[in-house]
Amino acid sequence: MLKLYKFLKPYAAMVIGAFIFVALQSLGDLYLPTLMSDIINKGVMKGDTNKIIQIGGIMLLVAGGGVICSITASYLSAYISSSLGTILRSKIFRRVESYSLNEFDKLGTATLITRTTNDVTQIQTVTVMILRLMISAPIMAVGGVIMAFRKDRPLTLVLAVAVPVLAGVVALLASKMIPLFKLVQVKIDKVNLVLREKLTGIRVIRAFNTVEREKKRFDEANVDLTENYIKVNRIMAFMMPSIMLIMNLTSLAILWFGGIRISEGNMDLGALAAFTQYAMQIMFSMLMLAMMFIMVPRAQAAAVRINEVLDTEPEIVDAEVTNNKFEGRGFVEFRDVTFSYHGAEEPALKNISFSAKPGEVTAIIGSTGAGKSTLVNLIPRFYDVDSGSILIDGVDVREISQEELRRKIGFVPQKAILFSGTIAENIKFGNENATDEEIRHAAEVAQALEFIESMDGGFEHKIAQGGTNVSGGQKQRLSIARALVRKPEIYIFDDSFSALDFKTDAKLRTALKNETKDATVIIVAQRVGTIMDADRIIVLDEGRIAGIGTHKELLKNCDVYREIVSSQLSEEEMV
Ligand SMILES: Nc1ncnc2c1ncn2[C@@H]1O[C@H](COP(=O)(O)OP(=O)(O)OP(=O)(O)O)[C@@H](O)[C@H]1O
Repeated sequence: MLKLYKFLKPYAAMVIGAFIFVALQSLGDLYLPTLMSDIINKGVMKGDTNKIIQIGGIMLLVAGGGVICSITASYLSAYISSSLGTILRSKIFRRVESYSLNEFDKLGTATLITRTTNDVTQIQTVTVMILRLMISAPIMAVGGVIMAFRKDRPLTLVLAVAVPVLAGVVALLASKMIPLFKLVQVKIDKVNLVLREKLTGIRVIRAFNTVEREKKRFDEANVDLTENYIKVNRIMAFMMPSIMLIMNLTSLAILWFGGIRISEGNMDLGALAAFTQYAMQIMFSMLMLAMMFIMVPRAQAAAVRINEVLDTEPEIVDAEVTNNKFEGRGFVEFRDVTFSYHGAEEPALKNISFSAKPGEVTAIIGSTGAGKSTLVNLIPRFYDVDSGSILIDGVDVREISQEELRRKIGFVPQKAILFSGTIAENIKFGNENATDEEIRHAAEVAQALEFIESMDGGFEHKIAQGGTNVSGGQKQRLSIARALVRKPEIYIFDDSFSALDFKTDAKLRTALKNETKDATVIIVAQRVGTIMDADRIIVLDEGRIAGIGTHKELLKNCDVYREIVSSQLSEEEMV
């Protein structure tokens, strides 16, 4: 957790300020019982009203000062902890943004969400607690003992018994609570995971009538979390009454033995009243310390999880010296590329070599799982190759800065993703400087203009979160428009025409031809019809290249291609 507190450096003055105000408030609180004792001894017992008013006035001033210190300290600690929360959330977000897909695969989205929200809140809560208690609890405990000792030494024997008993009970209960608290985060992760899957997969869940099964899965995670909380609360429920019992017994013992000492003439009434208050202050501050010791390990667990995110170095980073200034129009070349996913036994791609030239369409076809998406994901460096190299205009992609590399690419992913916002904003996502005219033109080429114009508000029509208010084909066309508006050197269409009907597919490809005539176009497709007239077709089979050539060439000399073609086209359509 200390590591995270390093981020508080800019707030050092505020932290010191908070500590000073808390210390002042604690000193004031320690002084109050003594003043009260003076009121009793010097005012009430002697019937001296002036003294009562005089000391009462001082008491009011001390208490008022304490209130001001307390409010200031509260404000400062809330400000510091909220700022820490903001810093942590933004640091996590930045780090996660720099992750390659490998790190996402490894950590998982659900836990990243819990870590950015719940775990940071834990740290925030405990920080307020630490700022308030780290200074005040020891001052109150130690100061309380000194003051009590000064009021009456023999009576402190009562505390010598009560304090260790209280410490023992709290330590015992804390030892049971800490492991349970540490588990909470992991269980919240599980609830988030199930919930996230449930919400994103709601259509499938309904369609397959698995609502009940999913309910059970969610209930299990939920009940598991609830049981954990109940266990913690059961201990808490036991804790408070036992502590109150010890505190009340201590008061009783103090009054009992104090009474005896007063009747023997060894103590005065004021000292007894002050002693009782000091005893309560000591015990209360110990209780606060105990709470801190219980809460800190929970926040510690959260801190470890946050540090794990912050310390995970992205596997894909820019080279120290990047080469961004090179001539060319986006000539893509794969040289003997082999790639495996983490933990996979077999490489997803083996010895892939081919080139995709500007002004040409290079298509990639193959059965499902052949490695088509993997192949195109390597070009923008979503993953890095294990061996071999990928070059753009003769420069290895690992030597180009990621920003520059991706600026050259218009990527249309297999699963079209839209963001909440207007249609225009979604298209502009590809190029924030795009004019209205360019947005419209991109939509027109992507065969999206017609449906956009028929929508309420046209380009200003709002897309719902996750793009749920547009059809699959419409989503695909909008993500194609998003890539077009970028006017990149390299277009990558990863199975981006699959949701389009044949007529729209054909119209789109004709319009695209004109638009992308100078660019390097790489199209991944399942449908032979989509790629038949490509300049070059690469046939992938189980991660290897089974053939490269034009449609006609491959029909002649590539069995795998012939098989794919004959499964989709009739004899006449083949040629
Ligand atoms: N993130 C990942 N982690 C581990 N293995 C993966 C991952 N993504 C894909 N794979 C595996 O890599 C292989 C190639 O997958 P890829 O998605 O490239 O196939 P594809 O040819 O695009 O298939 P499809 O046409 O069905 O989209 C498959 O065996 C798949 O299981």
